[in-house]
Amino acid sequence: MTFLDMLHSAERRNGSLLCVGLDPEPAKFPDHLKGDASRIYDFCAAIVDATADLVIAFKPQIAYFAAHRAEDQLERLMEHLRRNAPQVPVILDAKRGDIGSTAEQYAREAFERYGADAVTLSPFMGFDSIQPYLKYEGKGAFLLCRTSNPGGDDLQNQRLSSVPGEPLLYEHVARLAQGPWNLNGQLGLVVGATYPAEIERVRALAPTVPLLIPGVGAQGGDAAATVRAGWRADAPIVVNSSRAILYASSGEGFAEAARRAARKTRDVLQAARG
Ligand SMILES: O=C(O)c1cc(=O)[nH]c(=O)n1[C@@H]1O[C@H](COP(=O)(O)O)[C@@H](O)[C@H]1O
Repeated sequence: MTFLDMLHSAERRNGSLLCVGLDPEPAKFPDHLKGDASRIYDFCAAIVDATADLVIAFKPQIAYFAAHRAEDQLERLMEHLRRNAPQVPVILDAKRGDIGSTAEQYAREAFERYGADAVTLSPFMGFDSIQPYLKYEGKGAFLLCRTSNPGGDDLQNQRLSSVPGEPLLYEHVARLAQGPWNLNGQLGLVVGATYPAEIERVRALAPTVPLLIPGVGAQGGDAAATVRAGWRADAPIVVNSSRAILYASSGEGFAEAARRAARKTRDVLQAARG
């Protein structure tokens, strides 16, 4: 089953466009786990178990594990996901981007070491930095396009006067991902929920690729506007929320609170599909 098939199937099975982002920060853990980096796996596994029937995908962010020397816990978490939520695709958020030979190692890390179904990548270094990931049949790769942060403007909103039609840089990335770079239908795009007008623009330029849309919840993106701008029946959108779900409560019932927060967001997203 390809990554795209998995997304479609999880969307149908769970009636959901919500992706729960796994960004474990021990300083924000509930009181009984607070500050204990050895409990990263336990914390994330509890969140996974509480929300697996409510999501289209999970997205572990690798920095939150690596910063605490917890890559072994990420490996265990990936095994846990495969065992307990095999129907839910996992996007490893690594935002890699490097020359081909190094990209081969990053691809191996994402798909062989961690067994991810998809990965996030920076397209800044060009197609040869993306190609090594596309050699993994059926795996997905989301290219940063119009990111959710204010600084995204610095480069992504610059006009490319050398390209016919003078698109903005993010528009050019969207066209490449829809067309010439998307050799085997493995590419998707990352667009911030904080910029619904740009989601709509990206959708117009890239009508069939899946969109990963972070920025609802803690970053204040409008969940309903996001769906109205990006959702198409035949091209999945994956709307990520991390902190607003992970840290919904600091008590022992954190996992149940995360479930309630996830359900609420999922329902808002579903209702906006119209
Ligand atoms: O690629 C991403 O996932 C990403 C792209 C982007 O434009 N903005 C963005 O916030 N992210 C990630 O999405 C998550 C957002 O987390 P919350 O703001 O806590 O919901 C983090 O893991 C970010 O690294």
